[in-house]
Amino acid sequence: MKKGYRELLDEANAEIEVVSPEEAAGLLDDEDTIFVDLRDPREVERDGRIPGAKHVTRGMLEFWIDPESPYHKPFFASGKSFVFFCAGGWRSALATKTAQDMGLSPVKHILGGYTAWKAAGLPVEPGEKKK
Ligand SMILES: O=S(=O)([O-])[S-]
Repeated sequence: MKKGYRELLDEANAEIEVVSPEEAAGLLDDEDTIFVDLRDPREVERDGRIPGAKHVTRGMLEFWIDPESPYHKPFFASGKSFVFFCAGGWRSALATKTAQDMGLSPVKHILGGYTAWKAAGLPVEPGEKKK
């Protein structure tokens, strides 16, 4: 392996901002902060979600961020702050690094992800079943 996941994570974590679940929770009601959930739809359905978080599959992330892309989502051009999370903090570390490299700012991610958020007793709601 030329570069393994550990190295990718170390490189990302050296360059991105990380917040604890508790710190992130303090931003939940902030109108200028958008929470971005990078988990797969089935994880959201099964495990629930952080209220108000936008769900963005990691596979579409770059295409939703870039205004030049046909898949661009305007909330990524809102000028707001972003808090990324996944289940455990790995996917969100890589995604935060990518988003930051693309110029999305400010963006940070939650240490330990949704698992740590839930374990800390922070607000969750049931995941919606896709119709
Ligand atoms: O990417 S992960 O930390 O949710 S396994």
